[in-house]
Amino acid sequence: TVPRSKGLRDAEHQRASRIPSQFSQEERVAMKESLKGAIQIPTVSFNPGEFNTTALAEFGEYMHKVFPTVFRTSFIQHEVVGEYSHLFTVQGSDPSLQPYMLLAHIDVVPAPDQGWEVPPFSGLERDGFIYGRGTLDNKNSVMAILQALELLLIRNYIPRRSFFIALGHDEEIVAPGSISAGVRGTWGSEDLSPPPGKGCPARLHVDEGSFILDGFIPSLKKPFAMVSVSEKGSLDLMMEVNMTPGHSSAPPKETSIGILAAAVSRLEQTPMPNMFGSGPLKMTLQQLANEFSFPANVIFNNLWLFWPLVSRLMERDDITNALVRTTTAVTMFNAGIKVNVIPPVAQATVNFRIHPAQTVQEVLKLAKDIVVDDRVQFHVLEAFEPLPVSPFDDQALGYQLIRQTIQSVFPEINIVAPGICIAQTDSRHYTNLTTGIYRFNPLYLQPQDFSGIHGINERISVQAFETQVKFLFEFIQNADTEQRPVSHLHEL
Ligand SMILES: CCCCCCCC/C=C\CCCCCCCC(=O)N[C@@H](CCSC)C(=O)O
Ligand SMILES: [Zn+2]
Ligand SMILES: [Zn+2]
Repeated sequence: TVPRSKGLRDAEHQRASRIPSQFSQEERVAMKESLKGAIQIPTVSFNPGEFNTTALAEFGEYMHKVFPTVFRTSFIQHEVVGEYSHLFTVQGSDPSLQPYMLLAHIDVVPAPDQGWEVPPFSGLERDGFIYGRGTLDNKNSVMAILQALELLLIRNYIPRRSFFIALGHDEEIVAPGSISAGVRGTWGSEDLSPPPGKGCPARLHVDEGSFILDGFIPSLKKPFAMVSVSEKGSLDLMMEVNMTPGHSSAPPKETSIGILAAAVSRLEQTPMPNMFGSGPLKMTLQQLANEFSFPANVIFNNLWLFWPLVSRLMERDDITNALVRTTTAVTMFNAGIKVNVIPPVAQATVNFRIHPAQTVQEVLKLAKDIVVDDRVQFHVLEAFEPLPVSPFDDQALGYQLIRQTIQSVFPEINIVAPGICIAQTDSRHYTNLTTGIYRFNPLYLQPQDFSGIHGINERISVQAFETQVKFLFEFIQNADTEQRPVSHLHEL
């Protein structure tokens, strides 16, 4: 017989207090309409200090309207942080259990209309999909977290383990992270020892930053869940060339624009070194090895021999290339004042996403060695080192809770693997709060969907959003365990 593992709870306890994640048709319609309403509020953040404050304020009111039970429950404290971020403290019945945090962000990147099949802030539903900026990044999570909590509370749920919901309004800009600053402010200074009643520093975080990945690796036919246990670093580098302005009828051999354009071109044409094998990717692929068809399964089971081939193959695709190296993206170029004036200044901004095997300083030096032109000045606008790898062994509560919830909500997914987030998340502001930082959005993502994130036609299927609510509904209850989860049930 299958030994009855204590698992997260013994069966009796689970049956007595477990609330099934089944929603009425009315609740299902209401949750998708709530998401549409959230998308219609253009909470765009442009640059540091440049937000749509009217929309951010409107969103705060909107949350009160669509989640009334959350806001009137006595054991839930709501605080506005930094004017437009929101921190919910959900007080559990067992203060001995360390709390956890669920992170999401309200702000979205701008979305010019061109290229969109529907207006980017319409929230229109078409062919089973809800379209709009923020449907994947990251209003889906904001609404799914609060929706799951609302549905639990309506069903008289009382958590045992306290938890925090931190909804930031400035994730998409280079900022100190108002919500994390607010959390520090609420809980005390750098040591983050919270005042009485706030519970201990959080035990784990769950944020955006990975998905159930489907179709990202050729010859891997099955989708798999990748839980990002780290994230790449970033370096925003502004390069500048200054020259004496003058009449364009007698130009110098090179203008500031020409000098900078050549420097930028050298950077683009000289990729950073391929670091395959010196980050979490190799571990991800080893866990996936037996899911590949022949001969890929032989290759991935023998990376000691085939790693040069694999590292080259990974470079071919922009997304998998981002896993093996520090990426270089020239994202801004500003220069020139008038067609008949030699341009006094040219500026270009390069966004590097730093591989975990490199540091900010190493990338900066490599960039200077590639540009090799003293006329180009380097200005570091912002930099973050790659984040440490969070634990994902059998004893890592956060990772195992996510894994367990994936297995119950997505029974068709038989691989849950640790990985790295190629982008940045707000979780980088919380590294001194916990080592258990995990990034996972319980959604299927295909390469064409990824192009919608910060791109055009960002969309989420109605079904996927409903399943995301279900995941959080289950996760919050699973987190109530007082025991470490058993990550592997004994097979017959
Ligand atoms: C081995 C398997 C293949 C792995 C494929 C990975 C596919 C991509 C998966 C996840 C990417 C995460 C994207 C969502 C999160 C984006 C968050 C974001 O936009 N952050 C901003 C923060 C700006 S801070 C100034 C960012 O620009 O990174
Ligand atoms: Zn984003
Ligand atoms: Zn995001």
